[in-house]
Amino acid sequence: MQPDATQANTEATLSVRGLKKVYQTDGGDVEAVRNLTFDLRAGELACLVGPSGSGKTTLLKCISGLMAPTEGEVLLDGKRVTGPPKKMAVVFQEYGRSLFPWMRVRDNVELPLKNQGVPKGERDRLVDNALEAVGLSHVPRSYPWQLSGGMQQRVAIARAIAYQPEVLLMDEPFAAVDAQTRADLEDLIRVVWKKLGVTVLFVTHDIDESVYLGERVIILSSSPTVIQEDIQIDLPADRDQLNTRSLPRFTELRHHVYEQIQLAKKGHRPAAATSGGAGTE
Ligand SMILES: Nc1ncnc2c1ncn2[C@@H]1O[C@H](COP(=O)(O)OP(=O)(O)OP(=O)(O)O)[C@@H](O)[C@H]1O
Repeated sequence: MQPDATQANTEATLSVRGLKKVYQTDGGDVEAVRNLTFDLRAGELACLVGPSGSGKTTLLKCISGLMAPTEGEVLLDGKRVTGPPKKMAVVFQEYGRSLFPWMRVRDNVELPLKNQGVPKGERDRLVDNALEAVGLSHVPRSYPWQLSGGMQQRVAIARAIAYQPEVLLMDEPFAAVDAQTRADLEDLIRVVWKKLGVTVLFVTHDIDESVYLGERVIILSSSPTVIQEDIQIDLPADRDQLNTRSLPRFTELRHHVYEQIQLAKKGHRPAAATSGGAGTE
């Protein structure tokens, strides 16, 4: 059952209630998202997958307060989001555009803390810790354009975690890096997530990535979007690229998610959307 959109879950860190987004264009209204309701508990790592154009980016923009929904609401710790909340950080796919090329790595990571008025000593400590967490302690004085794509994305991740967000939103952050770097960054996210206890919502096109990374996978239908399925990923918490991906359960889960996305692409709507973690069998 889809939970009542009017009932906020008081235990959730992030609540999306009856979210609808209609874009007004010269060609008429585009209903990108029809009705989305789900909650993320504190410290959860959930992946969001869905067909192209199903409204993943639209949803993240509404959650991060960059865009107002047409109907419904987003609650962070029970408070309605009406603009970018302090407790949230976003990492986008296009690291090249999100880092300032004229600023050194360290200054890029430090900037949001400066803007927030964090004192210098505390800023230095947070930046040092974040650079160490992403394995970039050795390049603080480099400029972003002197680094590889994967390293630049690490800088963007360091900037987000230095900010100590309660919720970290990631919009296809690894889509533009090579496969080997991507695998390393996936593992980095799991390490950082466990270490910091941050709540993560990770948007990806990649089904294997969603199953490997997530404790939970939320599958969106095709547009106008509702939740197609919301499943718990019951893989061992300690994951590694070789062993986890070789598990029979990994294969079962990825088949299941793949099938659901194929159904969504064909316009199949869920009979009764689940929320908060249904099994797959
Ligand atoms: N600014 C906009 N104005 C009008 N329509 C828009 C706008 N942004 C997105 N849309 C439409 O809303 C729908 C959802 O788009 P969105 O980019 O959120 O989907 P997505 O799932 O992130 O797509 P992809 O997986 O291809 O990145 C699409 O039909 C898109 O054309």
